Amino acid sequence: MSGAREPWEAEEFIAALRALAPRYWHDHPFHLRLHEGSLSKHELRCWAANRWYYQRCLPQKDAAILANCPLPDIRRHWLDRIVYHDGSAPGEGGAENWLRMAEALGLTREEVRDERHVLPGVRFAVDAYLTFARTRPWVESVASGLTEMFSPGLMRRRLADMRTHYPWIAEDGFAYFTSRLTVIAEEGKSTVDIVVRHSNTREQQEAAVAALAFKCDVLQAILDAVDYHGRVAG
Ligand SMILES: O=C(O)c1cc(C(=O)O)c2c(n1)C(=O)C(=O)c1cc(C(=O)O)[nH]c1-2
Repeated sequence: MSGAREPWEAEEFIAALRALAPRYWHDHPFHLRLHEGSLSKHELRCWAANRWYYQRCLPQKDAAILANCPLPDIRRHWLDRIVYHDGSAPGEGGAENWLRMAEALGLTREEVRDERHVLPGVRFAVDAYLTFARTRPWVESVASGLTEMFSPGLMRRRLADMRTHYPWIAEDGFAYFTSRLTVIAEEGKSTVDIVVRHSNTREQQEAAVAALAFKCDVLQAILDAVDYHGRVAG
């Protein structure tokens, strides 16, 4: 009676991916505190310094996807992500904009770059994401990035709420989010297309859903560590 299970239709598959939205980090207690304006400067700095570790590992994660992908079309397309974060020259790109956010919060570049504030839980979570991308089939790693499907609304709200509740943050500090918002909607859509096109069996489709669930856990774990630290350190 056993036999291969039918793959989902594209719409069912996309619905299974979207059904993970409640596991996204939009309503993590730390994000709620960030949005309502109740974080101290110390907590905001801790958030920025720790998220730096995530930001700086993203190009390595994307490079791992490139390294594992045998398809030139995908590689050509994916390469843009590395350039987006690293910039095409020093002083440009997403990582640079994140450093500007950290500076606007009162950190020095040096203390962000040397990772002295990175908490063990954040390091473990981000390293797990990197290891996932290095060791799993490339399409699963692409699927793990689909958390971005859930992020534009959150990012828009974050920008508005931070401008309102933390008016001392200079506008230059928000460059990361303003520039990210212009690319993210398009990126999310083309990433779904890639995952749908290249997950052909039911097993591959389920592995893609599991990859996205894993990534939601990575993001939750990052904020758990930052939130806990803020609460115990005051
Ligand atoms: O601010 C956010 O809430 C948020 C979330 C995510 C995400 O959902 O993984 C990313 C980003 N920002 C982001 O800026 C970014 O460059 C990014 C890349 C990726 C990824 O997994 O490849 N996620 C995210």
